[in-house]
Amino acid sequence: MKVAVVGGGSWGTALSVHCARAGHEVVLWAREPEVVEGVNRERRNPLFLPEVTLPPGLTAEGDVAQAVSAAEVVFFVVPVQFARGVLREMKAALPVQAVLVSASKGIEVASLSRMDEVVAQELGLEPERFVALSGPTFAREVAAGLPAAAVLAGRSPSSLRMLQEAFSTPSFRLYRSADVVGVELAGALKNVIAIAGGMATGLGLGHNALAALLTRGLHEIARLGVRLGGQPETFRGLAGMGDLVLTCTGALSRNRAVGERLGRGEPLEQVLSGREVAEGVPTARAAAALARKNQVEMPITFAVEAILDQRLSPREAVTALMTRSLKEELE
Ligand SMILES: NC(=O)c1ccc[n+]([C@@H]2O[C@H](COP(=O)([O-])OP(=O)(O)OC[C@H]3O[C@@H](n4cnc5c(N)ncnc54)[C@H](O)[C@@H]3O)[C@@H](O)[C@H]2O)c1
Ligand SMILES: O=P(O)(O)OC[C@H](O)CO
Repeated sequence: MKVAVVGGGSWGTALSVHCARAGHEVVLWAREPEVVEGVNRERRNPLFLPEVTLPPGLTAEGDVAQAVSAAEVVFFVVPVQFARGVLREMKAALPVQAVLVSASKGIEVASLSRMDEVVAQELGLEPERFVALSGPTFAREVAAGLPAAAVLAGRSPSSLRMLQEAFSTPSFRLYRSADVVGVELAGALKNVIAIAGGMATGLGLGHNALAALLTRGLHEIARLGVRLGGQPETFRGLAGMGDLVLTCTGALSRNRAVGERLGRGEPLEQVLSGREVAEGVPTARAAAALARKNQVEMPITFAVEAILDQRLSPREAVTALMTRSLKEELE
């Protein structure tokens, strides 16, 4: 198939490698001219996953409209806060039959929208042409061809089956789901809990605290997710528990790393000064706003928001969380 991958960061690069290895013809759009040049001339992305040699069947393009103009499938992998602008640039060139697979994990702060909502607002696609891809997938491991599983969520069973068959390989196993809302929210909200998990590690709170945080984090993710229309089972699946475990405990997580550095006492500006994106930072604010709007209790998310807003220190947040009023576990 003709595939466009929009977004030349780590995940866009890894997905391009995966798609090319699966036998598809891939055009990768990258915003940085040095990435386009490096991919086309040296078969590597100099900024993101520079250690990976890119397979044949993959070229890069600096004009997003040109990149998507012949695509049957577009993987959209732009960080959520920048997504709207890129969607506008590619809108006119997107072929009418193309399916858009969003692989970004976050909530837009300005509108409190999920990616399926942002795409609908900007492109006006029929719902069957939108699919979300989520799950425990560190880009570096996927690019290395290590085994991974993820979920495709969409409203058209035929599109889901087509994508599942075209993009599953012996090292990348795709499942189907009809729960777009649940899969999108699970993937976005786990990034916030991963920041908290990293903080617990940075503060040296031990394994018990991390396990408690992860469990209670999943509980509050599901509470908001179900209130907004997600299916409860989705939060126990690959996009929910699977990705939460990976991101809270895996050394490759950028969100976890942000939390760990804050927990160790590094200043926020220094922690956020790198090139890579930690979606949990803006999404903490969006998730907390959505929770307040829908009167959903999300104490860990509220604590992460307060720390990022510098209203609370990580140590004060631990005390605040541990001394809340006592509850039923399943409340
Ligand atoms: N890296 C992973 O392992 C992984 C896995 C699954 C999902 N994701 C998701 O994929 C999405 C992309 O993350 P990534 O890891 O590929 O990014 P990255 O952190 O590796 O790279 C940052 C990306 O942001 C882009 N960017 C920066 N400023 C921009 C702007 N003003 N306008 C448009 N783009 C801009 C850069 O060009 C680059 O592509 C995120 O939503 C992330 O949560 C990442
Ligand atoms: O590195 P992170 O924290 O953005 O996590 C990457 C992926 O979402 C893991 O599935």
